[in-house]
Amino acid sequence: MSESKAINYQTAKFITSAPNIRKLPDDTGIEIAFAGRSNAGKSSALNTLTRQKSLARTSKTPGRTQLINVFELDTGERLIDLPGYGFAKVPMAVKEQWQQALSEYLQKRESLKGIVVLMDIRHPFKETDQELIYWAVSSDIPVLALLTKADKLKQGARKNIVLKARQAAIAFNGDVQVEAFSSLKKFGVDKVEAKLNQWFGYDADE
Ligand SMILES: Nc1nc2c(ncn2[C@@H]2O[C@H](COP(=O)(O)OP(=O)(O)OP(=O)(O)O)[C@@H](O)[C@H]2O)c(=O)[nH]1
Ligand SMILES: [Mg+2]
Repeated sequence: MSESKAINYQTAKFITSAPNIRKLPDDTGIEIAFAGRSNAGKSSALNTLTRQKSLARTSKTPGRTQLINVFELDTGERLIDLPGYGFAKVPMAVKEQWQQALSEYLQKRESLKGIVVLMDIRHPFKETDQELIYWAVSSDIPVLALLTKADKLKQGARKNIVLKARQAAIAFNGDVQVEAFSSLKKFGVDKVEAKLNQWFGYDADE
């Protein structure tokens, strides 16, 4: 039987912006990272999940911020906003630095218990998305793949893409769940909460 413990995402507070993993808070407890291409809708998803309008700021210059943003819930769990990738204007040296930081983060961060990979529903599983998911799977980190901006498609097309994406996800040969998501229309939020609750170790209601 589940205890009546509850997690309240509305209590998320900004803690710090870290330039590298050495500047992150102590590697204790549990954290979940949000990752995805620049403009995929990471900040919007975090704001939707936490019911806060501007907890995570929408970047005016996509791809420029290479900081790891850390948010903390009142119960101590952390939500991590990883830098967006795939922005064409980022110099190769910065890309390599980011990939280095990301793989280091995925491999070394003991408290990382799950990663939410956000991809625009109209073009999911781009190369870097796939690399990220492979890294996660090979590090035994479960993945929630969110197909964002799902409001951009009609229901039929959306269902088709979700089915196809679920088929494609089998190839990763790991714990990869695919869901449609929209910050605008607020759908998929229940799926995100359920998954995060599970990763954070809170029992779902029976
Ligand atoms: N239609 C629609 N637009 C969305 C949705 N989510 C985000 N957007 C829009 O997509 C753009 C990018 O959203 P952000 O949340 O800033 O994306 P991001 O992934 O944080 O981008 P970076 O910080 O640059 O990596 C903004 O103009 C949002 O308004 C959604 O669910 N539906
Ligand atoms: Mg953002």
